[in-house]
Amino acid sequence: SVSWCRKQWGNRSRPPLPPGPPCLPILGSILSLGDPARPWLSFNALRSTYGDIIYARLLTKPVVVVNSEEVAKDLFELRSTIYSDKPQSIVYEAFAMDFFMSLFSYGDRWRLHRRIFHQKFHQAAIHTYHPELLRSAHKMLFSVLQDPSRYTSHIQMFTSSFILSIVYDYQPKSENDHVVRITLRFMELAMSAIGPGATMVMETFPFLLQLPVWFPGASFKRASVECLQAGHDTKEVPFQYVTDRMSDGQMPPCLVADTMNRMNGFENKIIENAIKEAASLAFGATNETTVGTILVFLLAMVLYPEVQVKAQADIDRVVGKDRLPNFNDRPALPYVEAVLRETLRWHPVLPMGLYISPQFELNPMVLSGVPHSTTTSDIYNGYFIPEGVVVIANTWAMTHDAQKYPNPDEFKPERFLREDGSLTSDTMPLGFGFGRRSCVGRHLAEAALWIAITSFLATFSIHKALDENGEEIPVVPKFSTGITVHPETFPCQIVPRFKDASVEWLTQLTGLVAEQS
Ligand code: HEM
Repeated sequence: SVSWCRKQWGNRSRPPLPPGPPCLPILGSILSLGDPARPWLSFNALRSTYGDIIYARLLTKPVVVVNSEEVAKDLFELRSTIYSDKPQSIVYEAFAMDFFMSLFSYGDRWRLHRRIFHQKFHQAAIHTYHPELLRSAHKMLFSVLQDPSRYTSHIQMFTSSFILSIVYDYQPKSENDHVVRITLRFMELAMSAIGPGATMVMETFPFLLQLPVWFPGASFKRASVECLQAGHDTKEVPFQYVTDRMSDGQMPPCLVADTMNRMNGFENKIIENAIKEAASLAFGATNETTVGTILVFLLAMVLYPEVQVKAQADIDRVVGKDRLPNFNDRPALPYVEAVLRETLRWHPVLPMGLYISPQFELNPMVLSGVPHSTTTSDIYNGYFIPEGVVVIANTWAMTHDAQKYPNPDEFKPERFLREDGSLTSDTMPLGFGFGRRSCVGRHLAEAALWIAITSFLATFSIHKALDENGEEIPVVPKFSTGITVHPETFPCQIVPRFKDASVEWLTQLTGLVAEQS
């Protein structure tokens, strides 16, 4: 049985498949995976036995897992014409996810969407968003000051605020804002649609999606109809907000209006549609990843108070206490930069982009968009890589490579600093993927994360919460399982660093007025 799943590619004239764990007829290699809900840890552990490139079968899906940066670069970058495709699933269309560019096949539609993103989010364009990022970060400070216990919602609002503004020139007023609600609702529906087991059932029995909605047991179909409606609203409502203003002769400063003008989107339905879809994905791609990373940062600050103190001392030295940090301070704050890089390394929010539920129900396809697939077969280092096989970069294995990052489980920003305190050349790109499909929002994400964490550190400290006897409540980190992986809410106290911190004080420093929550 060990060789069962290898037979399907078996052919004596071909080189062997990459090595991998034993493989059974139905479960594939899952029994070798330890904790199947965290396959990045399992494949990292298998690295010492099988090496940097592993072949396995997850239930019905053959996968090739890449455990090292070197192999990832060889395949995704140097052989990008073969390794830039994405696996497809019938579930995408049924649940309105067929407009997610991260899931597109490698072809013309992807190229058009990628161009739309790239024009607005390449590195040199990011400074145009600094004012908006700063404003959104300042609004977050007001909210945290007024109601620190709801920090996750405030981070969520920070993210919604800057991305909706950049993409649609739309400013959500509160968490109950209808555009925010529509979008979050769609994402929730889409995520539950692909929850444990569901994807596999639908892929195995596609007729379930053909049943009429009233048919008993047609719950997938009903979920699909609801999700399609939500997906439609997510694309149309904010887009309409921009085009209405444009037909009134205005020119809102945002991605949609700009790109419509530049690409003559009004005259070409294909382009108009691509702009609408790209705009909508921008929110989805920003939201969970950025929120999750800021939560990782907060967790690190609670667990490593000495790092927090050091970063704050750096900010106080450069910025002083009479103003808040802004982007001009960034080059003068290497330690904070190192904290950001270490946050991305320590717990990447997309450690592998693969999720298998503890019941061994597989969500094979991988809606994170991280897994790639091959367009043709290939031979690498003497191994046969089949056509159409899913190829997954195990980011976790790379960011926890003890050779490159000694004691990788420890949060230690110093690993990004030279002895003289200057930054090393390692900018921590690993969490953003490789090659042509790598994250097109990386520079925006880094700017947003930087201003969020710097503003937070300048204004607040985060500590362990105290129990009724004044003893610290220990924080035992727990992480979500799912498409993105982030810390679950933990007990903490967030306190202003300065005694005179008040809404008036923030108003004075930011020029903003607190909004009613
Ligand atoms: C901390 C924040 C973020 C992280 C960790 C992250 C990570 C990733 C990763 C791992 C991929 C897949 C790479 C691959 O397939 O090899 C990806 C793709 C993508 N990301 Fe991000 N991302 C972040 C923020 C953003 C933001 C802010 C945007 C939008 C402005 C964005 C837009 C995209 C898009 C459109 C793709 C698909 C690219 C393609 O298929 O060509 N991401 N991201």
